[in-house]
Amino acid sequence: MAPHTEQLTRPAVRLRGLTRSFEGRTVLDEIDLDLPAGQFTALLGHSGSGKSTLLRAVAGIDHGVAGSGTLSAPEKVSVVFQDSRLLPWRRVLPNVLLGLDGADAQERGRQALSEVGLGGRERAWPSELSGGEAQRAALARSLVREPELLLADEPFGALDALTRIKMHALLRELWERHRPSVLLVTHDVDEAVVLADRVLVLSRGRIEVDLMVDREGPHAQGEYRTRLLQALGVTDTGAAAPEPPLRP
Ligand SMILES: Nc1ncnc2c1ncn2[C@@H]1O[C@H](COP(=O)(O)OP(=O)(O)OP(=O)(O)O)[C@@H](O)[C@H]1O
Repeated sequence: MAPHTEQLTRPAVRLRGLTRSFEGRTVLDEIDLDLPAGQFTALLGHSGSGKSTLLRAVAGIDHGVAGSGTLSAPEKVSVVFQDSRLLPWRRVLPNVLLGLDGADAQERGRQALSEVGLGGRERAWPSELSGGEAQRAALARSLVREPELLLADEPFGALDALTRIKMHALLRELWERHRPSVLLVTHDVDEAVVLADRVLVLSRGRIEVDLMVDREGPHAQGEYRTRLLQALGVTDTGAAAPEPPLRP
C-alpha cells in the first residue's frame, strides 16, 4: 500500500503549552505535541505519569480540570476505554448505534460488527459477550462513527494475553483500512512497539521520548523495546524505577 504522505503533513492534534494540574500538583507541564493525521501513536509512561489526563484533555472530556495552553483536535473523535462501557440493557447492535440515526445506520452498524468479527452477534446482550468480544463491540461502536481521531486508553489492559494478541492484529488491521489518527495509551512497551509507528514516553509532565518505529528498516523490535524500557527506567531484572518527581 502506498504511504499516505499527503495525509501525514496535516496535523490532526496540536498541543501547545498544555498544562493540567490537580489540587495544585502539575501533572502535564507545558506539553507541545503535534500528531499528524493518519499516524498511529502510542503513549507510554509510568502509572500516574498523566497518560489518561493527556488523553482526556485531547478528547475534550476534562472539564473542570485546572489547566492552560491550547489544543486543537478533529471534530470526529472516538474514545475506547479499558472497559467496553456497553449499556447492559441494550443489545449489541443498538449499543454500537447509540446516538446515531440515518437510513443507513443499521447497515453501517452491521458492517462494523462484521469488521471486528462479531457478525451474527447483533442481538446478543453485553452480558453474553466475553471480555475480548465486548472490546470488539466497543471498537465497532467507534468505527461506525468514522472517527478522524481514535483515542484508546488501555483498551486491552483487562484482556488475557492471547486475546490481547488477537486484538492487536485487529486494531492494526482496522487502522490500515480506515486510517484514523490513533493515540493509544498503554503501559505495555511491547504493545506500543507492535502497534504504533511512533512511541512517546510521558515522564515528569513532559514528553521525554519521541521515537519513530521504522517497520521496514533494519531495526529489530527488540532494539526499540530496550530503548523504551531504559527510558522508563526498567532495569535488567525487570524492576521498574519509581516515577521521577515532577519539576517544582
Ligand atoms: N480527577 C482527579 N483528581 C485528582 N487527581 C487526579 C485526577 N485524575 C488524575 N489525577 C492524578 O493525576 C496523576 C495522573 O493520573 P493519570 O490517570 O493521568 O495517570 P496515568 O499515567 O494514566 O496512570 P495509570 O497508568 O495508572 O492509569 C495521578 O497522580 C492521579 O492521581
